[in-house]
Amino acid sequence: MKVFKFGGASVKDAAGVRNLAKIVRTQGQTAMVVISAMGKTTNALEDLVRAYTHHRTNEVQKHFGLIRSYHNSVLSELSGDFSRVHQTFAQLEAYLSKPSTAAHDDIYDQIVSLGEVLSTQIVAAYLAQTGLPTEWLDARQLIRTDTNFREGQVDWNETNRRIYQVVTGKSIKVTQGFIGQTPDGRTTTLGREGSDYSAAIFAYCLNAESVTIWKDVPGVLNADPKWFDDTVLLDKLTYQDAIELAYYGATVIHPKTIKPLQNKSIPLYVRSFLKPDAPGTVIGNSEGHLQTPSFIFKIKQVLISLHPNDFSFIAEDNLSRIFGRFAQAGVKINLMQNTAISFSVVVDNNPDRVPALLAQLKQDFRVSYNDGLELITIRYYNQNTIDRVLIHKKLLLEQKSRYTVQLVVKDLG
Ligand SMILES: Nc1ncnc2c1ncn2[C@@H]1O[C@H](COP(=O)(O)OP(=O)(O)O)[C@@H](O)[C@H]1O
Ligand SMILES: N[C@@H](CC(=O)OP(=O)(O)O)C(=O)O
Repeated sequence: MKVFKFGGASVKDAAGVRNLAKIVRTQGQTAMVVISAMGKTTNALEDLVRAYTHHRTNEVQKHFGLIRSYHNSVLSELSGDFSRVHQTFAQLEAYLSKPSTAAHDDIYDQIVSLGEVLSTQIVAAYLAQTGLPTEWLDARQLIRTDTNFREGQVDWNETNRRIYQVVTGKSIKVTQGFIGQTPDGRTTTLGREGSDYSAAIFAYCLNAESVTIWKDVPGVLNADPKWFDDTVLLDKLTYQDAIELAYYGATVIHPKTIKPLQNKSIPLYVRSFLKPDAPGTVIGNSEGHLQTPSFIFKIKQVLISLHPNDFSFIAEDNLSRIFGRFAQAGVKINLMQNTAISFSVVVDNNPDRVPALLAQLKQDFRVSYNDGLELITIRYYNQNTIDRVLIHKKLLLEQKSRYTVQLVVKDLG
């Protein structure tokens, strides 16, 4: 069986849904099709969660109305039996009409997960209407996670058992990316942009022949075309290179996607849903490493430097306290560096998490920070590539390993 994954951009409107159906009909008649929420629905659902948890009734109605009318406008251009979609909206409306005593992240997952439920209900109904034998599967019944809401950790044994039992037969299976369920039946999400990872989970458990993620780019490029003009398509990548690029922030693939596939030597294709006949990129067990330098840009970075108040060194006890604080605050470290008496980290400047973290750190350390920075990573760098990215930038911190250089810079405008 092949696994196909379609992201939000590919199903943002009725034309996208028709295009998906065409790709499945021509290339994936026995595929498991994993789909994300349509367009920017996950962001819209996050707005809805904010309004609901702040008890702003008018805003709840406004956001709910916008999400429903967006989906209805897609439906109005397609034919099919969309009764399930209407039921999902009715369930969401009922949930929103009552206050909840659950924790914030639990509420978040119950609401935000519905973006994927809706998109798959629409696509499955449409595919069935076009005459393709289609089965809608509920990923919440298949992917078992712990209770770490918003970043559910997969229970591989139980997930494997369920997928193996349920996913059988020759019909096209349509299911959701990004979502799972706790042992006591609460919905969880797997972390933003987690649908690529879902596709890898299904592929691993099904011993799939391949995974194809259909994107709005020709494949994996040596830089994000949103930032770079002269990008080059990387037609072949090793699992190791793909893991490294995704880990450092090449958002074209979710970093958790590669490892399960590598474990079973399942090839991962990254192809364009706009040009479905083009070969794109294949990630697998190929020989040798990349020859082309690759560039990864992260903006809105903050450099935090910590100095112990008690003149102690940055050693095991201080480090374990620091890492504990970061883990507790849910802030991921993009780069770290230490000297004897200071520890510096670079993180995404997330306004929901970083201020609370800084307040915590200030209890034990003198804290200084510098925001509005960029983190540039070059894999397979040379001096020319470094010089090229440093034009009009002030370099604040540099870290080199054999293949990778990371540069923390301030744009000089
Ligand atoms: N190295 C890269 N190669 C190709 N695309 C990249 C790369 N780095 C970042 N991107 C970005 O990834 C985007 C596709 O990923 P994403 O928007 O998350 O897709 P989806 O919503 O389908 O999961 C592209 O539009 C591109 O801007
Ligand atoms: N819809 C979720 C999961 C996801 O992976 O979406 P996409 O495939 O469109 O990046 C999100 O936006 O985070």
